[in-house]
Amino acid sequence: MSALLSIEGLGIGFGGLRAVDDVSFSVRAGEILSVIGPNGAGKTTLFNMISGVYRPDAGRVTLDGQDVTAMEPHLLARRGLSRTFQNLQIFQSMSVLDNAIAGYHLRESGSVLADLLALPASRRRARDAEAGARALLARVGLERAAEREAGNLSYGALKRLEIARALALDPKVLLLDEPAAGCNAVETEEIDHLIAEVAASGVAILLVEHDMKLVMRISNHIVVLDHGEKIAEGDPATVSRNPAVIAAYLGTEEAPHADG
Ligand SMILES: Nc1ncnc2c1ncn2[C@@H]1O[C@H](COP(=O)(O)OP(=O)(O)OP(=O)(O)O)[C@@H](O)[C@H]1O
Repeated sequence: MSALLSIEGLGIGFGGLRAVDDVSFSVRAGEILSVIGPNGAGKTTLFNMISGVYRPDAGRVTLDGQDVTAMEPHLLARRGLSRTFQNLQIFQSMSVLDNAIAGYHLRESGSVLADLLALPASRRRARDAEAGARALLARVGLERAAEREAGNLSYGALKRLEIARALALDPKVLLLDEPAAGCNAVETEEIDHLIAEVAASGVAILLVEHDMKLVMRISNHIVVLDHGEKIAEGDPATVSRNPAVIAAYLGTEEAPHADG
């Protein structure tokens, strides 16, 4: 199957520093590709370029065959690229359901006036969004928490809510920035199952994650960055044996081990 997301020669500099330099890889439908690397390697910067937050000064991003380099995040979202953030973007004082519904509004271009006047089309949209949001909450295991205030959820549940909201855009490609950060072992396993289920539904997943056990367990392919450059890529077993990868992680506590 052809790639849903390709990046070719992507790079960006901040002052004199090449935060990301000449990085290329591609992700196919149903594949889970993880980007790993020590602190400061350029993972978040890479995500920010792919999702349109930063404008790369070199290279190209192709989504489903179309050049989307430096396209604005909301336009990218409408074309099928959705993301979550390292820091939760949940509205804590809103209900879980309303947070999920908010995901639907990102993909719509309906008229604010029509919504204010509660015209039939906007009433129908609101009903569809609620039905879709409830289905998504069921998918991430939060259907029974729909009416609760989001701020009262456990951390792991909030992370799943954030994934639900990203899924409201019905993405072809989903970027997950540290989806298990701050989660305990049980919560991480729930996230693990959810990511695998989303991939199995045909979404291409790009993951940045420090939890090496999670990365080694669920990734089909791993790209390793160090000082902004791609130093290795391959399946988890191959990458974890690569001397350049071992050297990059030397002195850190999170070196990748294929056996978890
Ligand atoms: N907006 C910015 N302005 C200047 N320098 C930046 C900016 N964003 C990132 N950098 C620098 O680019 C390099 C890569 O940072 P980045 O946050 O992408 O790494 P990372 O791999 O995501 O790290 P971590 O694992 O700690 O999250 C770092 O040296 C960082 O200080």
